[in-house]
Amino acid sequence: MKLQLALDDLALDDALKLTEKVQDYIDIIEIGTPFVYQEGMRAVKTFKERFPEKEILADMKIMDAGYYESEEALKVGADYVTVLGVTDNLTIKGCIDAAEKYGKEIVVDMICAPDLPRRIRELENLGAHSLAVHVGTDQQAAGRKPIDDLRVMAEHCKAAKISVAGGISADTTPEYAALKPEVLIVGSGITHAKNPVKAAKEIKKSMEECK
Ligand SMILES: O=C([C@H](O)CO)[C@H](O)[C@H](O)COP(=O)(O)O
Repeated sequence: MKLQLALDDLALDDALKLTEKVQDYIDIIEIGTPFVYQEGMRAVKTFKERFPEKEILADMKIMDAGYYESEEALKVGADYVTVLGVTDNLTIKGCIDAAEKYGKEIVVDMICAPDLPRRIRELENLGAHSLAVHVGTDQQAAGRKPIDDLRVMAEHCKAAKISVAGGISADTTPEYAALKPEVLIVGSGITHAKNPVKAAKEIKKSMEECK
């Protein structure tokens, strides 16, 4: 199980400093969507150069122009690019084709996707590498959590890797890790923690206890 650190609302220098501190516990560094808006592909390139031994995910949340947009991140060093599960299969196929040209992978973000079992089947048939259960920031504010959708994903997903995101913290990691997703994604649970290093260390420890 890998730990993905989502960097969403930090400036580039602060994000680099934070990542330096927690890097021992992190497997994948996510250049979050707000970070992509702020810094563009410069952030992806900078993090790949500074942390060449880590995998980098560009959280582009692509909705159209799948091949073209995913290639923007792949050509500057992204190992994973996200596309939205609610978009057209043509867009998702374009992302998959671009990723495979670079020997990399696509993560399909299932945020707001209706009928998860049906969409999981379709996306696996398309060849999606990973499917991400995701309760977004606005939904979290309304009290939603990703645990039930993770159970549905674990039951129906046969070939793709599973990631999960949505307000996960050191306190809640054990219940998510128990369902054994391939990737646990944590943003504010580390970046907004009083002590980010302690939070990252605790999260990684809980994940290792669930192996
Ligand atoms: O994808 C995300 C969100 O839509 C903002 O772009 C976050 O990176 C993801 O939800 C993880 O962050 P937390 O929910 O704060 O753990």
